Amino acid sequence: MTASQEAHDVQHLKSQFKFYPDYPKPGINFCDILPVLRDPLSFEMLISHLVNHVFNHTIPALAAQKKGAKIDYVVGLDARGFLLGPILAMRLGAGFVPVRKQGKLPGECQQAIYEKEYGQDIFEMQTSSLKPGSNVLVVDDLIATGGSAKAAGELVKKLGSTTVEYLFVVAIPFLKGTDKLDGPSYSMIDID
Ligand SMILES: O=P(O)(O)OC[C@H]1O[C@H](OP(=O)(O)OP(=O)(O)O)[C@H](O)[C@@H]1O
Ligand SMILES: Nc1ncnc2[nH]cnc12
Repeated sequence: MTASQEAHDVQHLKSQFKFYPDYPKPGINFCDILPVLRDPLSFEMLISHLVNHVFNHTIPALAAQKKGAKIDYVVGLDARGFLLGPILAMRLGAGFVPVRKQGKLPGECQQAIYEKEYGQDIFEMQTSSLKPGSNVLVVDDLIATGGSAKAAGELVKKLGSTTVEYLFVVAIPFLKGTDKLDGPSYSMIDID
């Protein structure tokens, strides 16, 4: 795909986002990506863009460090990361594993407490959900302050695996969320 086709796709997807000022709290300009999923061609465009990024950039960078290395799991964040993670995992030939908010997963879990743009929360992963030593992509719809993604990365580490890259559809750069992360990140679209 050429750079101008990519720019066209990004513009097309961005035009479908809807913004809700002062939701869920005053001062937050909530970015809703759900309209993209209502249109199958747009959703395909979104998923293909992320898959191409992983095949053209993430996996070659990983393979340069260790020959034959691959993505073992896509870890998706509760709740909108669940809309992207499984389909991305299937296209990459990887497993999907959810990070859930506290009290939703059965069996032994690991926990991470975190602050996000509009409050505090607790994330959990099932202790046995990742084979130790795995390569993981953490995926979410959006990174704001980075609290959620950082907590997910901490959980991956607690389970003995490595976050190879953090992937987002949208980033809000002025909140400097990626500064909190312990690894590289990629976002398709920046908003203010
Ligand atoms: O970078 P941060 O400041 O941590 O914010 C980003 C997180 O906030 C939103 O989720 P939210 O916590 O609203 O949960 P939801 O997907 O269940 O609505 C979004 O989907 C990210 O997960
Ligand atoms: N501005 C925002 N829009 C959508 N989800 C968010 N999560 C944190 N900040 C957000």
